[in-house]
Amino acid sequence: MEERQKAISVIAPAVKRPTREEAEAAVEVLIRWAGDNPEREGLRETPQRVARAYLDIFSGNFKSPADDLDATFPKEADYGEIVLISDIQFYSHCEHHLVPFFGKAHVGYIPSEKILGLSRIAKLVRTFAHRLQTQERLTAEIAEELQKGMNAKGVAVIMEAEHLCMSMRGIRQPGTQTLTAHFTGVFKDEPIRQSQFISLIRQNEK
Ligand SMILES: Nc1nc2c(ncn2[C@@H]2O[C@H](COP(=O)(O)OP(=O)(O)OP(=O)(O)O)[C@@H](O)[C@H]2O)c(=O)[nH]1
Ligand SMILES: [Zn+2]
Repeated sequence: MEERQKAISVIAPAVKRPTREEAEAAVEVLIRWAGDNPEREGLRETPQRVARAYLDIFSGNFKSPADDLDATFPKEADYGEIVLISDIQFYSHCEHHLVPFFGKAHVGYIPSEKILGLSRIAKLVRTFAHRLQTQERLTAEIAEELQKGMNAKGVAVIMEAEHLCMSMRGIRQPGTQTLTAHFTGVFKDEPIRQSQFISLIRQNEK
């Protein structure tokens, strides 16, 4: 099922969207560029499929990340420590080659006046991941949005991913992991907080 979405891109509202037919024609050109025949049986419906798949893969372009933070609750009594969601699987696409990079996100925050529905953190990761990205920007955007939306005391995000543009082409170095981190608030100001975050992730890995 095709995901319902707004017609206007959140990140590029001024850019005219092509029609679906134009998008399908572009896929057909790429098939020919790859040296194959778009008329052959197996490829005949591929342009339509790819145009449809793009609506899902890049659905984050049509979503406001702030909307993902819509389930909040008053903070429980004295809870003042970190809330960590580790091992959030994500799939994104590198903006240089339009091929996937994928891996795990570890997201922690220290609440101030309210706490966030846990699923909403994974939702936020998905919204930003389902855009053309660099891993660095993806990491920073998740952290900054969570910081802003929750007015958190601090946010810590670490992402580890394999980039297929490095594995299957170019340098052809499969299995490398790229690690990125972004810290705000107390995680930025107090190195001890960063260490706590990292040791909690390690503990979870055991
Ligand atoms: N910093 C950063 N670089 C990335 C990311 N994804 C891919 N790249 C790199 O972007 C660079 C693009 O380099 P270019 O020389 O413009 O393109 P290219 O000739 O295809 O380079 P190669 O990938 O090395 O074959 C490469 O070094 C990629 O590894 C990312 O998320 N962050
Ligand atoms: Zn790439």
